[in-house]
Amino acid sequence: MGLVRPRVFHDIQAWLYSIRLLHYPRHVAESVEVLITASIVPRYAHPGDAGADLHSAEELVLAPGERALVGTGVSIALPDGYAAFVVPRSGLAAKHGITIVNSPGTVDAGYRGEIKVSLLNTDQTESFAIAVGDRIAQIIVTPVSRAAFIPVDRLPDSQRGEGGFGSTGVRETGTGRQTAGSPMSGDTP
Ligand SMILES: O=c1ccn([C@H]2C[C@H](O)[C@@H](COP(=O)(O)OP(=O)(O)OP(=O)(O)O)O2)c(=O)[nH]1
Repeated sequence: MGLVRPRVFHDIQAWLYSIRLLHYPRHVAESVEVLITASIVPRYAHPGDAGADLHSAEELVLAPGERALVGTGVSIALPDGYAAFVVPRSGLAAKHGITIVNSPGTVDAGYRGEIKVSLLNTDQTESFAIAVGDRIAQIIVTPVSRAAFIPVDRLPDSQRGEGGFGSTGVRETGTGRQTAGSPMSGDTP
C-alpha cells in the first residue's frame, strides 16, 4: 500500500521541482520508427508533446459550417500493433472553431495511402482560409491491443454497471448539491 502524505508535502515537493532543487521524474518513452513519405515531415513542437503537427498539402477556404477532406502529403507505414490518431489542434478549435468531423481519425497499420483530415469549420459567420504548409491537425502514434472477443451469456458485475451517458451528473457529489445528471438505466436512485 502506498504511503499517504499530507497535501503540504506535495506542495513543497512541487515548489522544489519548480526551483530545480529536486529533479522531476523523467520517463523517456521508447520511440518507434515509422517509415514515411511526406512533403513536410510531421514534427513534435516540444519535448513531451503527444502529437506531431500535420500540414496541409492544399490551399482552400472553409466557409462557415463547411467541411472538406484535406490532404497532408503524408503516407506512413506503421509497425503492426500500432495505430495513429488524427486529432484537432486546440488553438484552431478555440480561435476559429476548426475541428475534425471524425476525430480521432484512425490510421491503420496497413494503410499506405495519403493521410487526410476531415476538417469542419464550426464557426457560424467566419470563413477559414488554409494555405499549403499550414498546420491543420496533429497525429498521435500509439500501440494498440487487438482484442480477442469472447462471446458469453452474462458479463461479470462491475461497480459502474450499466450507468453511463451522464449517469454521474455534472456537479461534484458530496457537496450537498443536487447533481445535474438525468437518471439512466443502471443509476442508483
Ligand atoms: O482521419 C482519417 C481517418 C482515416 N484515414 C485513412 C487511414 C485509415 O487506415 C483509412 C481507413 O479509415 P477508417 O477505417 O476509419 O475508414 P472506413 O470508413 O472504415 O473505411 P474503410 O472501409 O476503408 O476501412 O483511412 C485518414 O487518412 N484520415
